[in-house]
Amino acid sequence: MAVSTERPILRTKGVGRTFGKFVALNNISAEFSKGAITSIIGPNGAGKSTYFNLLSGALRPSSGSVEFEGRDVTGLPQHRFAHMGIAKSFQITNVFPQLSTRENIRIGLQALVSRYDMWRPRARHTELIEQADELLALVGLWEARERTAKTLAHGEQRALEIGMALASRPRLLLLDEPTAGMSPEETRIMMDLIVKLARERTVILVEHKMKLVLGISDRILVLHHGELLAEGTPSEVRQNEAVKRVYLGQREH
Ligand SMILES: Nc1ncnc2c1ncn2[C@@H]1O[C@H](COP(=O)(O)OP(=O)(O)OP(=O)(O)O)[C@@H](O)[C@H]1O
Repeated sequence: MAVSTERPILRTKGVGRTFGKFVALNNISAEFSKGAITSIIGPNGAGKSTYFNLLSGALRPSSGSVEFEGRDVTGLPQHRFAHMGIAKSFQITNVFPQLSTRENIRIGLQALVSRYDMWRPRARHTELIEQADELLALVGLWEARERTAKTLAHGEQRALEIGMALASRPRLLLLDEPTAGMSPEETRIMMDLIVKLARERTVILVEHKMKLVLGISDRILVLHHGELLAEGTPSEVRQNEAVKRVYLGQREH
């Protein structure tokens, strides 16, 4: 999907979050373009997860507001975010380990049907099966469809979680450290998947390894000590002196 110049799909205006007296996130204003891959990066403790949780509705901001498609969604309950077209993949997995990959995806779809479309006829069952198989292929798990989820490699499990998150056909997909704990090969496959998914939906991801996201992101936000340190295209961020200082000497990045 080409990056659009229309109004941003998501916007935060001066959002902040405190935990007791501790300021985890301070006054972050940012816009996320529709159709783009935007990465939120920063060293440990920078506030990435806190910001991510504000964007996904898992956490309420202490100040400021969040807008999705021009609508103020600040403080709405989590399930409303999902219903509006925002999905996130969880680091804490919601995969059923004893069931097959395919059954897991079907359950993800079924759960939505019973929640939102109970009035629809049972004939829709066939349609569901087709949708599940499309999702399996999309996330690269077609070959692994009959395997029980617990036998999947770590990278495949993460792909399955993303497949389940896609069941609700979100317009915005939020990914929290999608490559955490992955081998270099699994990481490459996940990065390719993210690029593929972004052709048809907006993707925002949190990552602490800067190098990983430079190649695939349209825009990058850099957080540090709860502040927005820098934002821009990958090359702007790479050349940013403040960013260089923060990442200097961190070998892995
Ligand atoms: N529920 C909480 N209660 C108290 N402090 C918190 C809570 N959640 C986060 N913090 C603090 O807020 C700061 C930012 O945390 P956050 O998890 O958002 O950072 P991060 O950039 O995601 O870090 P990492 O890369 O290590 O996951 C940290 O100092 C953290 O200890």
